[in-house]
Amino acid sequence: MGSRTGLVEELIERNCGVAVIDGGLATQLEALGADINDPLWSARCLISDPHLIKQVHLQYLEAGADVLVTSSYQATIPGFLSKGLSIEEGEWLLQQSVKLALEARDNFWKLNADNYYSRALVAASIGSYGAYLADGSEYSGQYGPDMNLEKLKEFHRRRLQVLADAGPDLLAFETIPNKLEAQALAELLDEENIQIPSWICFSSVDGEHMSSGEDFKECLDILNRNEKVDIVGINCASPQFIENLILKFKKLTNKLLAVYPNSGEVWDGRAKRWLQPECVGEKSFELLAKRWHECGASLIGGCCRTTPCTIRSISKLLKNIS
Ligand SMILES: C[S+](C)CC[C@H](N)C(=O)O
Ligand SMILES: N[C@@H](CCS)C(=O)O
Ligand SMILES: [Zn+2]
Repeated sequence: MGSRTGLVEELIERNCGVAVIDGGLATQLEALGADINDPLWSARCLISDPHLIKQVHLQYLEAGADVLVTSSYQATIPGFLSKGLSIEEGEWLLQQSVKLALEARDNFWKLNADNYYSRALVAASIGSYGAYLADGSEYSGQYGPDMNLEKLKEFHRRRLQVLADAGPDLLAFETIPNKLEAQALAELLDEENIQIPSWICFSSVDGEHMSSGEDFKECLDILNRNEKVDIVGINCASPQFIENLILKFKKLTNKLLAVYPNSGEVWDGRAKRWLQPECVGEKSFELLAKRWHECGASLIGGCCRTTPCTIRSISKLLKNIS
């Protein structure tokens, strides 16, 4: 081993072939009373309620998560500037997102370094450009006719540098909806010579294609040529889509696969609320997660509207804990 992904592979090996990612961070912040109805969404809590962020991380660790995803999904320097903060303050908040997760991990591990738990890894979340737009376009990939590769790279560059320098174990690009943004991220990892292992996870709204409607094949062909993208997968899509997408990805790439779907509810970007009908219960999420592991996913967790309960039940089942 000793490779870029050594830490992740060790974690997976030690845990019956799977690392459990945490569940919805924003969801749990709301459950603890945070108001995230804001263009910064959960990143608002970096300003107003950092203690709640740490509390949520601790709840997911206690539930058995092996990977914590930080609170930086919708934290961007332009987003903070539009709140009247300075560039320095914005960069400090980005660093804080990593620090809060590292502190939670270290505090928890000091008290719980036993056979039941593993020392968790911290993945710095980097949401898509669509997340920053705060209009739900991380589920459409429609960034308008003026968008291009260079603009996307410039949007992501500084945040990536700041987060990478803050010392996370992993970088987690989340809810990427189109091929252009995936290519921009892969090129940026090279240009910035990032040494931290990374995953790029995609949204999908039909269970077959990228959210933009593009094929995964061309996108994964690009990522397969890039050694700085270690893990690919799907997040914040319906759990009902995941098995099919894992089987598809298995044919298109040899990279490790991460899947952490949402509860099956659908985000209404205009009304800023979740629409209910397809919600999957804890029990069926857990049974589906077992299938995802059998089909070849190595990192499995939950995204929006999943909770510590979801993570507790999949962690027990996937790691054969009675
Ligand atoms: C993963 S979505 C539910 C995050 C929120 C979205 N970017 C918005 O601000 O509307
Ligand atoms: N990491 C984010 C995902 C948004 S799709 C969260 O859990 O809130
Ligand atoms: Zn989500």
